[in-house]
Amino acid sequence: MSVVAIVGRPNVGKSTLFNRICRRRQALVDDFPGVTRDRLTTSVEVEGRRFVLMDTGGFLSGDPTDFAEQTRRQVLLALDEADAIIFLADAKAGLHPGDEELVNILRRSDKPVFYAVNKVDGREQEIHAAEFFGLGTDRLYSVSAAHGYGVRELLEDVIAALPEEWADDPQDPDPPVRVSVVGRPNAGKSTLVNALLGEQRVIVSPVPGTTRDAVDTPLEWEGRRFVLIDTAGIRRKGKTREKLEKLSVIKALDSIDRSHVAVLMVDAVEGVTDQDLHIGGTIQERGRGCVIAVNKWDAFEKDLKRIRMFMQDLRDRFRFLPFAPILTISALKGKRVSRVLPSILEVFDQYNLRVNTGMVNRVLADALEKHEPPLVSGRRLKFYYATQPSTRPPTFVLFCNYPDRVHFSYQRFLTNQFREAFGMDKTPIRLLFRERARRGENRS
Ligand SMILES: Nc1nc2c(ncn2[C@@H]2O[C@H](COP(=O)(O)OP(=O)(O)OP(=O)(O)O)[C@@H](O)[C@H]2O)c(=O)[nH]1
Ligand SMILES: Nc1nc2c(ncn2[C@@H]2O[C@H](COP(=O)(O)OP(=O)(O)OP(=O)(O)O)[C@@H](O)[C@H]2O)c(=O)[nH]1
Repeated sequence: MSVVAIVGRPNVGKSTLFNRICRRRQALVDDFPGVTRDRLTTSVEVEGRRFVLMDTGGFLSGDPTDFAEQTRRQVLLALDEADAIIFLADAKAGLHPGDEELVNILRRSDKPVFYAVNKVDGREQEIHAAEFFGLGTDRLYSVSAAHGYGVRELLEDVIAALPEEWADDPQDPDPPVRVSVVGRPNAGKSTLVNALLGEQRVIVSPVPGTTRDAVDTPLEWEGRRFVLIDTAGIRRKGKTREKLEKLSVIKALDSIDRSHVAVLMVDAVEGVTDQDLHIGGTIQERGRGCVIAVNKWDAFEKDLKRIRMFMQDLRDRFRFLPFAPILTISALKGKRVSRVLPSILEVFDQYNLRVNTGMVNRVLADALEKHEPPLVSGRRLKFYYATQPSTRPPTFVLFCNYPDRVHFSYQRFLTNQFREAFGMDKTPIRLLFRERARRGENRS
């Protein structure tokens, strides 16, 4: 997901603009538990485009003579993290030497920057705004964040400058395997990505010129095509040392969304944390394939009893991802890194499976026979037939008389039967229950 940052001197109206953009739009990502507060970031949708909006203001503290330096740091940070930048100045206050300094920094960047003068909501301000032409920027937007004037026009241009969004072609029978590598800070994501790219038989394709592709890395292994999602984001170690924790969480969620298979990296030394479970929960929720890579295995004390306990605990805590293969690796030492791609492929091939309707119904009939559906309010739950309308992940529709009342445990039973019969033990699958179509209606 692209990031748009609003920068500018204190009091120019950054928060007001931020709120105006968020106000009418539904904020999609709220606070995550366990994530420290950093710059105000929120995911918004404007004109059908989803992006992360970042307000760099409101963090100045202490000595006002420090403001200039603090603002400068925020701008550098924004340049690091954002895909597009809105620079805001204040027409009421007029042109300030601080504005010029920031503009000079922004000019040196190759990211799209939109220069806007805020508080243009009176004749006097209009005249004031003219001063800003002295900054020599190509285009200057006049806006009033408080009243909304000019904001739409500004946003339209910002959105047009954002990198292309990715979408999987549902018709492509043989798409490259899209892989995200996610996990807590310091779990070893960039070490693993570097190790994978350095693998002898991995061919890293030359990166085509588009912005989006420069962020992801296409590669080939054993004649199969992969794309590592957001490799640039993983490998880039922020020039500015501060970490935008919330932003990295939003980005991780976005990478999961864009992938078929997520490699969830867990730090063996630290053990499983709530944040790991939170990320794992998202993978499950979004119906993505998953490989759990327990990293830093070299530093884990090799005591059989401890290993057994660790593994049991891991399985137990990730019990909502029963289909995820677990690998113990050392990204640093290269131990078992060569197992990662094959494991991803195994998951992906199952993730992609299609079963014909005859087979689905035979397996359903067997399951019903093995374990009769329970009664619902004294009446028999009846299943009529089933189909698999889609895949990635394999999704089955089961027609029955009480679709809303299929007990969770029976759903789980059917899920397990399907997994076993169709060889789908390593992929998430979805079962949807629908009322039987009436005669004459389209059954699919
Ligand atoms: N007249 C007018 N005032 C505005 C406009 N936008 C913001 N303001 C006012 O400007 C002041 C500062 O606005 P903020 O949004 O807090 O500014 P900021 O840039 O986020 O400030 P920091 O958090 O200190 O960096 C507030 O009093 C706003 O009401 C506008 O379009 N017109
Ligand atoms: N002992 C050991 N250390 C490792 C291993 N993999 C990574 N590390 C170390 O763990 C630290 C973090 O590794 P990174 O690859 O930067 O982790 P990351 O997940 O990309 O970190 P963030 O950028 O903070 O999200 C580094 O000091 C690595 O050298 C491993 O397999 N074993």
